This record gives sequence, structure tokens and C-alpha cells, in this order.
Amino acid sequence: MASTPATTFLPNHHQPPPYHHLRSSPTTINCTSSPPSTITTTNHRYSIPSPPPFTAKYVPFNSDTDESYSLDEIIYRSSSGGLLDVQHDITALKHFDGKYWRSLFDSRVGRNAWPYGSGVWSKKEFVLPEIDNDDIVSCFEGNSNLFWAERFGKQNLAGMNDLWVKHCGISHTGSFKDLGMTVLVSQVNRLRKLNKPLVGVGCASTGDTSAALSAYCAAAGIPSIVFLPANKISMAQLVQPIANGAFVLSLDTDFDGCMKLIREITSELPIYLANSLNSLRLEGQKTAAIEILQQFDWEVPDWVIIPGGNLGNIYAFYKGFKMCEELGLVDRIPRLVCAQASNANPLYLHYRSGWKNFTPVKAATTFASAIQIGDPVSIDRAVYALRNSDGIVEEATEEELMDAMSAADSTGMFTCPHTGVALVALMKLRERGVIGKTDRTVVVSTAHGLKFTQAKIDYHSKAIEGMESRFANSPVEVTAEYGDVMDVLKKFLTKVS
Ligand SMILES: Cc1ncc(COP(=O)(O)O)c(C=O)c1O
Ligand SMILES: N[C@@H](CCOP(=O)(O)O)C(=O)O
Repeated sequence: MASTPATTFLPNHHQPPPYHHLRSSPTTINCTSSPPSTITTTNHRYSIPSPPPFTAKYVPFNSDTDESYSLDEIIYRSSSGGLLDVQHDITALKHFDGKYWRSLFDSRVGRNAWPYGSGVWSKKEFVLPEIDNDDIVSCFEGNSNLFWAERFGKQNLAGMNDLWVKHCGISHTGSFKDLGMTVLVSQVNRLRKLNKPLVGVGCASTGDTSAALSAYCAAAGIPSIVFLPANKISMAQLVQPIANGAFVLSLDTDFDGCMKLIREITSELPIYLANSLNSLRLEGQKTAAIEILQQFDWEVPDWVIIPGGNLGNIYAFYKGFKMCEELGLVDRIPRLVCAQASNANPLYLHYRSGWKNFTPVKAATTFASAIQIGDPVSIDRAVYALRNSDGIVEEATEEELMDAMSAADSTGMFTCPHTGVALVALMKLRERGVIGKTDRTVVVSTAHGLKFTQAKIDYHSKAIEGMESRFANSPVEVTAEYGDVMDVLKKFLTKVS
């Protein structure tokens, strides 16, 4: 019979399986929000005067006012109606140097200690430092593969060798949204324990936010409500909230229409807003940027390319990189590229106009359906991130994005159309010589390809009108006769040898 495990490994309400303490490490790390004065990590021993506790609060985004709010308040906008941002007490965090933070974060990777084995909560001090570990709702998200895209670089980018794909979609619900949702739902869990008037959590979605929200809410026993644009998301995405027991509304509008409605409704009813307008989400999403640095042993890549829709994620990446620079974990940040589908490209148009007046667009249908968004809520955050990272915006047509996705699949990945959009941006920037052949470049893959099988089936069966589908690979139909099978195989072997 398994003995009782150390309490640090799991929240008190969990009944741990035996392997949790079998995998315990000899490393001594106190994981409270305020480190003790002596800390031993894998490589270093620190004796440091006790710092003030690590804290975070809401402040108006990119503003100098002294307005601020506790994270325990239910608030999504500043008094002037602008966006909010989560601001950490950088002075407290600076009591420790970059080497300390790198070492602490590295020591938590691949462990099962609750909640630090999660790729998000392994950076808890940078995310939500004050939450009690017992209130955290985590599926041990993050720690996603940074894939060396060797063959894709060789075949499609004239031998570009230092090319990487960050597979954020290989995750609990199949997209990067898990990173943000663990933070948001954890905070909701805390708020409900504090008796805040929250009956449920709601979002508008193009499919991935709703999947993550419903899974994390189901894990915590919190009701979730999702607003989906009817017939505009994939079947695999639709079935996720249904299976997780969410209250699903299929609405006769597009994502922007759903977003407008959920904002109105969450201001009237005791439903917490889970879209990335809520800046808590971005605190979790920014850990993907920190993870990339960590996976390169804290070397900074030259470029990071991210598909953009509602535009929270591009800012989340900027924030993750910037925080690491500010706290001395690294000495610079990468240049960021935001990639949009030409059919839903308000940020691209804004960039091309030299950041003059922003005009929302009516987003047209795109295979990259999760970014079919014409009026992104985080436009100001995206512009800020791009301007402060010497960033670029690119776009991809339907044919370009489907070809790029299929070309990537043919090198062993199984990418989503949004990753295709980012790969097109890379190819265009490489072609123009903006991205150099030896530049270390990371393409962020935002969702799992298995969510978009219908688009892939249509492509490979050349069923998409007006599209050549030049990488189509349709099955060969052949009678189950030895001679016939031999004939087609011989033809195939001649072709590939
Ligand atoms: C798969 C996928 N890729 C990219 C994005 C774009 O992220 P953001 O809305 O933060 O720009 C989304 C959601 O919008 C998504 O679901
Ligand atoms: N792609 C998103 C769109 C909503 O984005 P959010 O980050 O603001 O929640 C989705 O999957 O719903």
C-alpha cells in the first residue's frame, strides 16, 4: 500500500497516486509566493535577505495613472473604458537575480510537485504569485514540445536550419488557450471561495477558448457558458464543450457578434468573462514565451512568429519576453511577427497604413477559422507589442496557408491552418531577406491539427474549389488482388527511389 505523500506534491483535496512521491527530487525548493532567505536549487545556494512578498494587481494598460485594482475584483476595463493589464511588483521580484529565476524555473521542469510541474505554474511567481496552491485548477498544461523543423527548413526555406515550431497545440484541450485558462479558472475558483457573486464563467469563441474554458471549469466543478458562431467552427472543436458539459449557445452571428453579446451579458449577470479581454488569461499565455527561452537554455531566438486573431496572444508573448529581460533572465527580446489570414486581416491593414487609424473589418470565411475575427479586442495590446519589438505583420491567402500547412504535415508535423498562416509569414519574410537564413526562428503552432481534419480531408481530396492543392496526397483505390497491389506499389517505388 502506498504511504502518505509529502503535502507539497498535491493540493490537499487530491488523493495522490503512488508515483507522485516516487518521482520526488532531492532538490529543496520552497515554493511559496515569497521565497525564504535560504534557497537551494539544483545548481546554486542563495542566502538573501527576505524580500517583500510577490504581488500583482490590475492597472490600466499602457497608462501612467495611479488607478489600480485588486485581482480579487471582478473588473475587465479601466475607469476610462480602456484595457487592463496585470502589473507585478517588479521591485520585489528583483530581490533575486536572473540567474536565480532561471535556476528555480529549470529545477521545476518535468517534476510532479503540485502545481509547479505545470509549465504555467512552474513560473507562478511571474504569473499569479498570491494564489493559494490549493485554489489552483491545473491539468499540468504547458511544457510543450519545441520541435526542430529540420526537414521543413530544408525543403521549403532553402536549407534554413535553425527553425523551430513551438507546439502549443499539443496540450490538454489541443490549443494554447489552456495556458491562459488554468490561470483564469484558478482565480475564479478563489473568487468563489471568497464568496464573490460568480455563478459561472462565459466566453465567446471560435472554438479553442470554449474548449479550454469548459474543460477547466468541468475539472473544478464550475458551470461554463459558451457562445459559438453557428456553423463557423470545426466539429472537433464543437464537441469539446458539449462533452465537458458546458451550456453551449450556437448563435446566428460571427465571432465578433458573439464577443459583443458576451461582453454585454457578463456585465449584467453573475458570469465571469473568460475571453482574453480579461488580462488574467495573458498571464498564463505569456509563459509560452518564457518556456521558449528556457528550452533554448536561456538563449534568445531572433524571431518569433505568431498567428493573430483577437490579438491577446501576441501581447502575451511580448510580455513574457519583456519580463524576462527586465528581471535579467535574458538580455534582449526577439523580434515578433504577427501573421493573419488575408480574409481576416484588420491588424495587417493597420500595420500597412503605418499604424494610422484602426478600422475593424468584416471577417470573411477562412480555413484558419479560429482567427476569423474582424474586430479584435486586444488591438491596442498588439500594436504596443509589435512597436516595442521592432515587429512585423504579414498575411496569408487561403491557398498559401493550406499549402504551408500541408507542406509542414509532409515533414512529420500535423499542423492546424493557423500554423499554416504563420509558416507563410516566415516564407514571405525569408524570401524578402528580412529573416536571414541562419536566424534562429520560432513559429508558434497554436492548435492541434486533429481539430481541423475536415479542412485537411478537403485539401487532400482536391475538393476545394479554385485551389490547386499542390501537396494533395489522396489514397489510391485498388482492388484487393495481389497483382494490382504489386502494380501500384512498383509505380510508387519507382517514383520515390
Ligand atoms: C488556433 C488559434 N490560433 C491563433 C489564435 C489567435 O490568438 P489571439 O486571439 O490571441 O490573437 C487563436 C484564437 O484566437 C486560435 O484559436
Ligand atoms: N480563437 C479564439 C477567439 C477568442 O479569443 P480569446 O483569446 O479572446 O478568448 C477562440 O478559440 O475562441
